[in-house]
Amino acid sequence: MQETMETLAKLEALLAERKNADPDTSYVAKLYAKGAKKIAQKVGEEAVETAMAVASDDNRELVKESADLLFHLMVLLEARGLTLADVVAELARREGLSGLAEKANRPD
Ligand SMILES: N=c1c2ncn([C@@H]3O[C@H](COP(=O)(O)OP(=O)(O)OP(=O)(O)O)[C@@H](O)[C@H]3O)c2ncn1[C@@H]1O[C@H](COP(=O)(O)O)[C@@H](O)[C@H]1O
Repeated sequence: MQETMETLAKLEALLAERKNADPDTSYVAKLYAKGAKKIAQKVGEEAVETAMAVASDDNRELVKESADLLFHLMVLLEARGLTLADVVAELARREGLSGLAEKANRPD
């Protein structure tokens, strides 16, 4: 788990650095130069490829396509000045909400 978080943090730092890179030498800088709407389109394509990988019944392919999807989603978030921490904070908020909902459904 810690290794997962470290890898994501390193990638996020690299994506932030690439905001100042030359689009001719960096794929990520090229994506930033195209703008958030184009990056979002790429996220959509990768999401479709991820879904299609399920049909192939090949988990290795599913992992590869999921990596492409997560990577492009992180680039999109960075392009909009957001981070994975913002997304995780939303998930944590929902967990809090479901905790409240469970309490509300519990008879006293
Ligand atoms: N994790 C990735 C990563 N995953 C996927 N990709 C690229 O995402 C693209 C995947 O899109 P496709 O499969 O559709 O391939 P494509 O047809 O070439 O893409 P398009 O021309 O359609 O955009 C490929 O070009 C991959 O090389 C990535 N490119 C970069 N990274 C990371 O980002 C870092 C910075 O990259 P640069 O900005 O290139 O230095 C790298 O060190 C890596 O850690």
